[in-house]
Amino acid sequence: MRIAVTGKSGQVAKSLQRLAATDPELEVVLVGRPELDLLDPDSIGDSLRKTKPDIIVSAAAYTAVDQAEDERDLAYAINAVGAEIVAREAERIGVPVIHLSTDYVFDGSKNGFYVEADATAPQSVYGSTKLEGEKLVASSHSSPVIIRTAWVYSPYGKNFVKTMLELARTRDELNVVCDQWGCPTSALEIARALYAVAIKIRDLGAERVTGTYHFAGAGEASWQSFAEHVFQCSGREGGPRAKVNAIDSSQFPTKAMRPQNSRLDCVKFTMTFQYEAPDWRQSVDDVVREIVV
Ligand SMILES: NC(=O)C1=CN([C@@H]2O[C@H](COP(=O)(O)OP(=O)(O)OC[C@H]3O[C@@H](n4cnc5c(N)ncnc54)[C@H](OP(=O)(O)O)[C@@H]3O)[C@@H](O)[C@H]2O)C=CC1
Ligand SMILES: Cc1cn([C@H]2C[C@H](O)[C@@H](COP(=O)(O)OP(=O)(O)O[C@H]3O[C@@H](C)C(=O)[C@@H](O)[C@H]3O)O2)c(=O)[nH]c1=O
Ligand SMILES: [Mg+2]
Repeated sequence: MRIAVTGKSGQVAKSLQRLAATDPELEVVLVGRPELDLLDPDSIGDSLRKTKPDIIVSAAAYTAVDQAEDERDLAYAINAVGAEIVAREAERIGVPVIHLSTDYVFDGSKNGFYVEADATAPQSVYGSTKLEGEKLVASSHSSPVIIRTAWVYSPYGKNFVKTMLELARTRDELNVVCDQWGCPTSALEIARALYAVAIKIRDLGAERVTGTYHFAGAGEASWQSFAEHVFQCSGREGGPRAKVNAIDSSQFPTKAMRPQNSRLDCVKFTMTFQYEAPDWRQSVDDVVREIVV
């Protein structure tokens, strides 16, 4: 099976490429800039058609959450319009599309894990452009699969785990917010999950599984408990560690508002695709070990 993935250096793109290297049945082609630029509609159709994929994973996005507050138009052009064109081109060439979205589509006011049918109300520009992307993808493809994930980290790209380890190289103590709750998710797990979806689509047809799903690491964490676990593991492996001080988000002002609770209920995904992520701590251990050794 050949999967075309949008974006080249992205965490999910890199993780899918790595998965393909371990599986002779799976070929992953990363399609990104300059051949595919989400800001250049012509480049999208041309490059995807040339790749002749069995399935397209739409993973490229504008992901700088705070910066997006100052670059609304750019974020919208990439996350909404760019995503729409990828889905429309997939439809035109008759190929299924799996589109990635985010927990930041929710406002965080629910007392519990969010299910797919819960009302969305993004609090940030990033979240609202991703939500627009979901809607445009759903209206430009006949049977898209939209997967919301959360708090993604990996050995690749920029992410919270790498930021924490980097800061701990020069600081003994870090202040990290303890009043925002979510589900840390390894991009390596997302890659496995996407492959499970692709196989199900191949076997049953996309029409049978089209819809929106949540997929994330099992359990729940605050950014503070996430950071603490990162340092526990890093310390064990001889990597950098820091003392983590719990603070409220009011003590850590950021441009963008983040949900207080964006824990995702992943039961629908597990039931449909027979795949489930392990407890988030287990996946963090694997990634931290890889980063620090
Ligand atoms: N990171 C996270 O915590 C979360 C991410 N998601 C979603 O999951 C998906 C994958 O995220 P992740 O792998 O972390 O993303 P990254 O931030 O690691 O990578 C973003 C990718 O998007 C590409 N990209 C950005 N702008 C353009 C453009 N104009 N044209 C073409 N490609 C572009 C980048 O390209 P280039 O390689 O050229 O730099 C890069 O490959 C995204 O849809 C994101 O919204 C959902 C929840 C959490
Ligand atoms: C660096 C740092 C951050 N924080 C806080 C700020 C914020 O509330 C939280 C996380 O900050 P970050 O900027 O690393 O993470 P953020 O960019 O908000 O991560 C999000 O990215 C997008 C793409 C998504 O889709 C989301 O699921 C989510 O993963 O940690 C601290 O409290 N102390 C610190 O030293
Ligand atoms: Mg960030």
